[in-house]
Amino acid sequence: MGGRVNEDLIKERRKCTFDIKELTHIIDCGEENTIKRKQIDNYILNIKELWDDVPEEYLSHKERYENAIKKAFIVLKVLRQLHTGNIQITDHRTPTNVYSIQDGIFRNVNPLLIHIGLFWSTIAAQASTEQQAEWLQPDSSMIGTYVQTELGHGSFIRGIETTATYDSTTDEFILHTPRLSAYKWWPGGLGNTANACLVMAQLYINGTCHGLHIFLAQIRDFDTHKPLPGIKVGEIGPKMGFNTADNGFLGFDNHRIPRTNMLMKNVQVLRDGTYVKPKHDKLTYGSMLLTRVTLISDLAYQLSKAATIAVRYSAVRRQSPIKSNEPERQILDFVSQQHKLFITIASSHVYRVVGLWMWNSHKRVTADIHEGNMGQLPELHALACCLKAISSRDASALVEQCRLACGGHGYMMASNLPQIYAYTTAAVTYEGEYTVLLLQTARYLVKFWRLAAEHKPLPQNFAYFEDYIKKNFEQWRNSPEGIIEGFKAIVAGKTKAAYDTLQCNLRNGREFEEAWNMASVQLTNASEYSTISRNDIEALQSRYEELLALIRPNAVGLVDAFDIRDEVLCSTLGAYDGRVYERMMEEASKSPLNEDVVNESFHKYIRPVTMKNKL
Ligand SMILES: CCC/C=C/C(=O)SCCNC(=O)CCNC(=O)[C@H](O)C(C)(C)COP(=O)([O-])OP(=O)([O-])OC[C@H]1O[C@@H](n2cnc3c(N)ncnc32)[C@H](O)[C@@H]1OP(=O)([O-])[O-]
Ligand SMILES: Cc1cc2nc3c(=O)[nH]c(=O)nc-3n(C[C@H](O)[C@H](O)[C@H](O)COP(=O)(O)OP(=O)(O)OC[C@H]3O[C@@H](n4cnc5c(N)ncnc54)[C@H](O)[C@@H]3O)c2cc1C
Repeated sequence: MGGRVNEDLIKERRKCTFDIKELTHIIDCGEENTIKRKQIDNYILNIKELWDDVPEEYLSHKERYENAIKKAFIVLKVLRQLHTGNIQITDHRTPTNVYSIQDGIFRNVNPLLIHIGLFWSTIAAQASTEQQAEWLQPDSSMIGTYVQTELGHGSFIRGIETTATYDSTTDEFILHTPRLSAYKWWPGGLGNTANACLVMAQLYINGTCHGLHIFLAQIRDFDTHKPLPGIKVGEIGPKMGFNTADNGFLGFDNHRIPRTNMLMKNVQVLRDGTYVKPKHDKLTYGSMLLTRVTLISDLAYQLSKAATIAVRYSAVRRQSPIKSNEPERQILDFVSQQHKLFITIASSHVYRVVGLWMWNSHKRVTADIHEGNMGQLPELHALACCLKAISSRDASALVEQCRLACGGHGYMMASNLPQIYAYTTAAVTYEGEYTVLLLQTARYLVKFWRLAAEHKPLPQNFAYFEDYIKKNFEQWRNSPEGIIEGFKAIVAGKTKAAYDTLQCNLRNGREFEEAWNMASVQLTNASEYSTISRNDIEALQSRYEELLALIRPNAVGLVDAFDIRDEVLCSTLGAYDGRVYERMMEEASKSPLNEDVVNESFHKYIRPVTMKNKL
């Protein structure tokens, strides 16, 4: 859509006091990455078949999937070309963000998300060198997914019921779904798209269960795409979001696969049925760990999209004067509005930085594991659980806050805020549910608190537990360092309270697991344990309000620096030119209900009632 940029946005951009491009380069981890990202965006924007004329909300469930799958395979081809052609891609951020243009192509999700993101990465991380040589072929016919969750079990994966029983007479595993609750349920791309999958199943050899292992299983014929004998597969139906992802169900009826289809980098089953244990029994959970790490950056990106839409809209939208004799003000001038939006900008930066840090930590720890050193894995797991849980919860709450900050217009699908919310809130549940992951981190903290309580040596990162016990915490200071000290005190105090409750429950004769469950609210809830006083809180509050005023002139510049193209934002409210009302009217004109001046339902249903006595 052509036309002039909104006057208010022009003024906002003039007010900006910093170099927007410089911040964009910082966000991209260097100017060369910004250039590369734009090259990829431009290349993909020129592929006409990837861009819809009709908003996908007007398509049926089936049409939406078919449209998405058409685009997914064009994208897959492009990604392959980009990897082998002139435009080289590096992992300077996380892989999800390098391809952020995909958010514009799909608006919903790429049905090959799990194929690209989880299927290949799990094979790369958990298959032996020989298996990788066989399976990781660029021209592979496999379209895969990651099949773990069952109808009956998602969080408690040790409860998974699908079995893989070794048959040494034929050198095969027999995959079986013993009952309805054991049906696989949820995996993305499983419903219609995938012809192969990585299945998490309980391994049985000679009647002994060795726990969860991952197996590669073909489920559809590569040529006809029909389900193989012994496979019952389908799609699970509409959801709050993710409706282009054809999440599916899957049951096995004694389906046989070769022994060599178990992922055997860390663990092996030999021809005679000998089981060779892994160096750490949670290495099988590695894909979940990696995805939790990458999600943090992805959620930061979703936050930057929501903030861009809501801030630009708030600069354009005028509603109510502040003083009665003045003209109506930009809603961005209301301090309460600034409070809603600036925290979203800040959170996006926080999770971007933390996500990058976690990505690098993951690389380092994985390299150590490769060398046989598992020492850093528990800490990485505890951090990934906590950060995945809070980043997803914060992101979905803040995206919703941005949507509400756009008033009624934020409720329109054309604002794209409902879709961003549906996408982010799913992340609170998938890849480890919020509470369940926080309890994993709590388990780690309580372990170190026990050492502190028993006056045993602690690693340096937990020295603050000892400080708390010895009441060594400094007086509160209203500075970043002071705030960090305050958080340490809160973690220590909270862990102590949970630990004390746990001990009390144990003294009262409870089993450990029962005592843990009874303490679980304390284990996940925060309290104030620091030395902060009422005066400190007042000082922090006024500093916060000063900062809102300082940020106000730079608000539009800050979101412009995220450098998210209109084609990715897909929002009538958030486009760069701020022509909100024109775009809203144009989108409304696409509604099929505007095709006829008089809809045929009038003649069929309305007129016979309203004109009954007059006919
Ligand atoms: C786009 C959408 C894509 C979505 C895809 C999906 O959703 S896919 C589906 C995603 N599904 C999910 O995400 C399901 C979520 N559920 C789970 O991940 C697991 O059931 C669990 C981790 C909650 C518990 O597992 P459990 O009952 O087997 O274990 P436990 O609690 O008895 O603890 C025993 C010990 O193991 C340790 N340890 C645990 N994990 C790891 C790890 N990764 N690494 C290292 N260590 C780990 C733990 O710290 C503890 O250590 P300690 O204290 O003894 O030294
Ligand atoms: C959009 C989407 C995509 C998905 N994609 C995939 C995929 O590709 N592959 C795949 O295998 N799976 C996938 N999943 C499944 C997902 O991983 C699970 O839904 C998730 O792990 C949560 O498990 P659950 O549904 O069994 O929830 P439940 O565990 O049943 O949780 C229900 C409630 O019980 C509570 N609860 C459970 N256990 C405990 C506990 N020990 N202590 C305290 N509270 C507890 C939870 O906090 C929650 O409040 C997807 C899910 C969604 C929504």
